[in-house]
Amino acid sequence: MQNRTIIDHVQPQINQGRFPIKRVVGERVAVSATIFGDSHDYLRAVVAYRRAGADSWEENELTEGSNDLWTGQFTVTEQGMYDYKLVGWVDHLKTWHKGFKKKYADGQDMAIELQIGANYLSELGDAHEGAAHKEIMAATKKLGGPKAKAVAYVLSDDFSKVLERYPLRRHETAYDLGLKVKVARPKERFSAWYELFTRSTSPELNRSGTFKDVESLLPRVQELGFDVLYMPPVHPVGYRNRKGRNNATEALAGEPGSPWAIGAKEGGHKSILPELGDIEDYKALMVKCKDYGMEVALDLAFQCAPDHPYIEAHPEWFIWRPDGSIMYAENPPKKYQDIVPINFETEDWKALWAELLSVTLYWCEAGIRIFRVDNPHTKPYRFWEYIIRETNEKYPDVIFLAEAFTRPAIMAELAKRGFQQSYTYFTWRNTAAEMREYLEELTTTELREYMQPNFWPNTPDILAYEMMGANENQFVKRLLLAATLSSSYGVYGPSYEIMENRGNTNGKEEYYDSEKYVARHYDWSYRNRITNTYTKINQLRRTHPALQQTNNITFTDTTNPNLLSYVKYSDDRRSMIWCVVNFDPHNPQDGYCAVPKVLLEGAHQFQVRELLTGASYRWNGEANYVRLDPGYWPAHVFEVIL
Ligand SMILES: O=P(O)(O)O[C@H]1O[C@H](CO)[C@@H](O[C@H]2O[C@H](CO)[C@@H](O)[C@H](O)[C@H]2O)[C@H](O)[C@H]1O
Repeated sequence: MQNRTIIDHVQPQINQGRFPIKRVVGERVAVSATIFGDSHDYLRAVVAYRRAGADSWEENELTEGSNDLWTGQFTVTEQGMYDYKLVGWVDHLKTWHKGFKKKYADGQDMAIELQIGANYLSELGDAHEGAAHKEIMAATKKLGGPKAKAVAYVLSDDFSKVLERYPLRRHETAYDLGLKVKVARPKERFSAWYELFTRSTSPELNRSGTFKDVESLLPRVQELGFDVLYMPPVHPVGYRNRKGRNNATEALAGEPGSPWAIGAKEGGHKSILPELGDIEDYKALMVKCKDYGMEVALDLAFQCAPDHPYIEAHPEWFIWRPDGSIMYAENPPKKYQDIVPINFETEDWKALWAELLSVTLYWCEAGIRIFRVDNPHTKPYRFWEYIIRETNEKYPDVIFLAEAFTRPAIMAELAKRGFQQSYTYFTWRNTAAEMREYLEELTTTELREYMQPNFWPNTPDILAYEMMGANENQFVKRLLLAATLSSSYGVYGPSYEIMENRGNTNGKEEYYDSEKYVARHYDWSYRNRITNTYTKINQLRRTHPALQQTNNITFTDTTNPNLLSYVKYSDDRRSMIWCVVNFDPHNPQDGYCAVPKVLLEGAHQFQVRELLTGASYRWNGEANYVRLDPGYWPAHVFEVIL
């Protein structure tokens, strides 16, 4: 083998290319590698990329930095799969050119050097056709002309440009592991979710809310600025072992049960709970949502109430105990007596997988393009890989959000296997230092390539200790943090905006009298500081590309540990948003925030415009003073104007 270039430590790649990295249309893939040769010869390298299956590759040259670190990038412009690889070689022509200049400076006779160069050039010319061939051959000819003229030409910028444009590529080394980028629609990266229970949307007391009632709330949700409407499962709820108020293991007559207890005589995962409406109403809601710039997310909970039709039709898909009873589900220490888990180790797994795939396809056919997946970490990874791959094959726009609050490795694996969005530990990062550390983990490690976070200050399952008894400032603060730190975020809205902060009496991080077991009656005309903040921050997110992505974020030091300072920026850096958040919800805090000099290109002065209040300030290039009164705004959201 005559190739003499080593390409190592190629980034990004996930498990040697076993899994694709993720991007959305229009984003950049920055690549890096350690590239070196076995001599002083001149190396060149490119990143080559193409739409998967395309015949030809496009290439962008890599740039050499210090210690043999080479970097480059390419932009993905279409949805679907891309391939990429790195290619490097010794460029003898450039090596010769470098030597030529040194020898000339040394006063050596250049006649033989001109001949060597002409030989390389004619080899190069043979490798090209058309205009390129003509241009190279013209250059070759000039090297054979009068010596003084030829030397001057070789030393000219024009000649250097020819060498840059047409590298002499011999004995290439390709780092080609079948690396892939899965490119999705922008929504995958940038979304604002609003969660509500359908049955709680009725304007009348003592009547279950319906899809039609939800429709009448769409102008409100639109005004609040959200673009994904997520409703917990909409399927028939089991009667057997139905849960009652406050997670009681027996429901009282008339209690609606937990919507996650799917399946009853009215049907299973492909049916609609009749109290909410029918499939046509659901489809109509999806269409109406579109008119309001929103999409409906369906809750995909692969588990069954004990009276789900699957149990009678496919007893082999479930786990039976020695006494003949069916095993109920758990996510220790939580007990879900009203549901039974599916046995993914069943002999009949192929039929089971096919049936469950038919569930996602059924809803896609009905119009769903976003699934929030309940408890994915209690099902096999391979199963999810199959479901997501097969669904995306037919419906490339479909997004799956993994609701897995579990150990980091498991959450990461689910994202690798294909989940496009993931719930995170945001809810439990309480101090400025903890938040910075967590964001740096998400955005500067390999996770940035495949795990797309979705930050939730609350969910119907989670009232974090931090939020128990929390004041209004704390609600505004967590909302602003979620909406500015992560490009995708969500709220269990109706509860958040009434600032529900009463914890369960069992000492767990749960709501007292949770809406999971009862229907509620909300005053949907309600507006307050929280709803105003939704509207404001969602509008800023829509107008500032810096907030439409998560990974481009730089934290800057502050002189006060209660203050968190971070700058977010778009790939082209034309949009730059600098946030400072006061983590103390009770007292004003002040301090200095350091300037991220590299990002601001060493500017000595620049302007920041406060987007929540409209105030403008002239800032210096070192560190700037801020004071945040949480009762006014617990955060600054500055637009940086350079
Ligand atoms: O286990 P997780 O914390 O990930 O929670 C998710 O899955 C739960 C099971 O589906 C779900 O729990 C709710 O539904 C259960 C089944 O009806 C019921 O027994 C639980 O009491 C109820 O909380 C949870 O909401 C979901 O987020």
